[in-house]
Amino acid sequence: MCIHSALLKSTLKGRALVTYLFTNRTRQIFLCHVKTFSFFQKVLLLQTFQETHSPVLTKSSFFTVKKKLFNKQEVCAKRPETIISRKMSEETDVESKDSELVQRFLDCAARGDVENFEQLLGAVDIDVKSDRGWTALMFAARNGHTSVINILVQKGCDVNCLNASGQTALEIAQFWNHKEVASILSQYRQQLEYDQIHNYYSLNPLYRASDVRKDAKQLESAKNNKSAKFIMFSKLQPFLITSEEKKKKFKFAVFTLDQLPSSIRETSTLIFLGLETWDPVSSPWFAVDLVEGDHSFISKYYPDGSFVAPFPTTMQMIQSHAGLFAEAHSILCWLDKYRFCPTCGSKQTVIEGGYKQVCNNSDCTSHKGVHNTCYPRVDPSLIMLVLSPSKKQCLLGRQKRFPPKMFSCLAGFMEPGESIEDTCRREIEEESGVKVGRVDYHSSQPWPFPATLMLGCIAHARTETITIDKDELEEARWFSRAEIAQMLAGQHPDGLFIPPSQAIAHQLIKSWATSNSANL
Ligand SMILES: NC(=O)C1=CN([C@@H]2O[C@H](COP(=O)(O)OP(=O)(O)OC[C@H]3O[C@@H](n4cnc5c(N)ncnc54)[C@H](O)[C@@H]3O)[C@@H](O)[C@H]2O)C=CC1
Ligand SMILES: [Mg+2]
Ligand SMILES: [Mg+2]
Ligand SMILES: [Mg+2]
Ligand SMILES: [Zn+2]
Repeated sequence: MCIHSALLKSTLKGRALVTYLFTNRTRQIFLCHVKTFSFFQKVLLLQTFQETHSPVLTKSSFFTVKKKLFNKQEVCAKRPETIISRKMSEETDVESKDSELVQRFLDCAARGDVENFEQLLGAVDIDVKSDRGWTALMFAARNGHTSVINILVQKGCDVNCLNASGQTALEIAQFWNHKEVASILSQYRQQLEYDQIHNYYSLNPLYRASDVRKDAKQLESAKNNKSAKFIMFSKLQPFLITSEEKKKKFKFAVFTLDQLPSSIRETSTLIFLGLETWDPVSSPWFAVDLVEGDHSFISKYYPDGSFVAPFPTTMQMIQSHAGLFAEAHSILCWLDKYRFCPTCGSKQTVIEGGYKQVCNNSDCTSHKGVHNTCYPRVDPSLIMLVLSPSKKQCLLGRQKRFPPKMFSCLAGFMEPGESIEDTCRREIEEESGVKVGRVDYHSSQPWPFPATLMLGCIAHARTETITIDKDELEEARWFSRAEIAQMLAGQHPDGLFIPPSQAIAHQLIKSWATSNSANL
């Protein structure tokens, strides 16, 4: 229900009321402890919400709205004291009405009373819980009411909620043998998993099958599997062709076993990328690190392809192949940079399809215990969209190496012994002087240049004053939501812009700019 229609609806009813407003996405109740609003007063309230870009008020921001309402009323020569009377007795009144509504809502779900249930849907939080932590979804699942279940999942209820005994609605349906409900809930959970944010470079279609690469025999037979697929690299550059389906995109030229000369298989390092399905006999994929020599077989099959500098060309690949590139390129960069044992400096041997290197010196201490030097590196780093204390602005900065006029999120590498939150707060303060409180995780992105893992967060600033670290940033400033909208649309008056959609920075900025600030 949008704010406008909620207000209008309550106005038409024309009675003393406690107005509840909802956002579509979070279903958070919000509210105003306000009685007897005239239409005029409601319009003022609506304007206030629009100004704050937030249809959801917390208790603390309620007082800000209250203040604004009083001010506006004064201008309009109304009696402010009649507008809001928020006495303790009223609050208790509101609370008891709330719990009565919740009780009716959960009862309707348990009884499968669709008609009354639908009427109450807008009036309470869809995921509201009983004393034992049961949601409407759980009650409906307990009694096998598929119609209530369908309504709830379509309205975006939380299917992963746990009750006080640690059960989900799906487990309850399975326990009571309501097969149809269980089937809807399990499909919906899969759908939700699929709907998670997948940033570019993160969609790798293969099953990594670590058991295959750890077993020398299985690995050897995978290399000789007739359905094996091979993609080519030379000096860390991928061999790409243009995609027939998506003309402006690139993809790997994929070679079959019979197209690959046996000499290449003997002399080159083959990185085992994974299997096409969980089935151990399904097609294995390999990245071939070509050594200097005769590569004429490549142009024989793909005369239009070429070896390309990875950045920025791989930003324009079909998504599934971008995932393959991320895996292969990070491993190849590691093998390229770690040719000698980091512990004793001896030569190393590549095993496990490129996923491990062992020192050739049998006396080396790296043979005892667990040594992370034997395995490929992944360097976690934080990238964060910092929101101003009012949540109306976000902080973006420019590194000197950025293209002119591009602004992006602040970012920084994690240091040993730090948590995600620690890194986030430290990097922001180091680079911009802004102090951060709460940190929320958003999504992640492998950044295979060479092996960074970007952990995307939304950071909530406690201060606004910016003092930039000139070594790291050229400029940093707060941007309003309106300015971000212009940048996203490529219509900023000064030509400022943000990174393209393939960068997680873009997704962080866009998710704030296009969502309700109250959800953040
Ligand atoms: N997608 C995007 O919009 C953006 C992505 N980034 C990426 O975020 C990552 C971290 O951001 P920065 O601001 O560069 O980090 P940063 O703020 O920590 O500063 C970079 C410095 O960190 C040090 N450092 C510590 N550990 C390092 C490691 N494992 N590898 C390389 N340098 C290390 C180096 O001295 C380097 O000069 C980089 O991979 C960068 O490419 C950065 C900004 C925007
Ligand atoms: Mg830094
Ligand atoms: Mg930085
Ligand atoms: Mg740093
Ligand atoms: Zn060694």
